[in-house]
Amino acid sequence: MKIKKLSIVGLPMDLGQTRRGVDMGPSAIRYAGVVERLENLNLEIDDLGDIVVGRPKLIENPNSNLKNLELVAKMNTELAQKVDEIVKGGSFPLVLGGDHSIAIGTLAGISKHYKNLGVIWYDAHGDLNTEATSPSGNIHGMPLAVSLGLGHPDLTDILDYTPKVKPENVVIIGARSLDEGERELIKEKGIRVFTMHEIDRLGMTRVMEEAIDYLKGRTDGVHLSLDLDGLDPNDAPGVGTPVIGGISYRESHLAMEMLAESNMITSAEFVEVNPILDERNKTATVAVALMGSLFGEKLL
Ligand SMILES: NC(=[NH2+])NCCC[C@H](N)C(=O)O
Ligand SMILES: [Mn+2]
Ligand SMILES: [Mn+2]
Repeated sequence: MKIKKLSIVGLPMDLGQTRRGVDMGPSAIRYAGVVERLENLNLEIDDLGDIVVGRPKLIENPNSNLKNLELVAKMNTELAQKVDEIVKGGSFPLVLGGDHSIAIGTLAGISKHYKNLGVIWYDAHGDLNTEATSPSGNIHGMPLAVSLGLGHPDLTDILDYTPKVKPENVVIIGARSLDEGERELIKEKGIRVFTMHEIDRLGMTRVMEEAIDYLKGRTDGVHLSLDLDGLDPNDAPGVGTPVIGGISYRESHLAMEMLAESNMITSAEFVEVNPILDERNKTATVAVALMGSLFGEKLL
């Protein structure tokens, strides 16, 4: 798809995990100049601003291992409706997080417009936990499982359909921290994963060629869900769950450039930017630079 019009929406929500601050991600990304950067690429940019997030209940449901379930489900429903409208209006949705639990809403809003939506999950983690396997109860560790139809119905059934994504249409890139239940799920469902091992061994060029090739034949649209913790914490320190040994800034640019050349990306989100944990807005600046490459920026 040749992208002409792009609509930006932020979901400033930090309730899918326990480190405060990632709710300021959309502001930090705007401050790092996202609109100006993308306008320079001759794209028509419509910044719709942020969805307003309510206050969580002070007392949690003691019978549930899901933190802030009610409000996370509500906010994701609002995001899904917004993203659905954007797609209906013929615009490319670019969603700014917020912690990664917001992918639940993004995918709910997008996937109903496709028969076989592909997903590239660029992340140190699999985010494939359910309440049964989660070591933390943090919903940001669950959005990919939820989108596959696994998890609490308040999350899986947003916009009244499930699953949003088929396991064979998912590619995970950059994984280096997986919980036991996630490993089992990956094997059981045959999810395509390029761990750091494959990136080191084959190089990012080959990994992206294979990922693009794999999705090209089987999907009619591809969503990029980019968790900044997929990058190495040296390059992206402002994230709540950093894992050393990650994808470099340069490899990430290459990956974005190859996705731009493929013309296959139909929606995107950038999540987990936490300005409180960041160094002089470095991580938001990296996110904006990667968006530049994803949307076709070239040096010459
Ligand atoms: N989107 C993220 N950063 N996810 C981190 C998840 C960490 C861990 N696997 C958990 O489920 O709690
Ligand atoms: Mn992650
Ligand atoms: Mn994630």
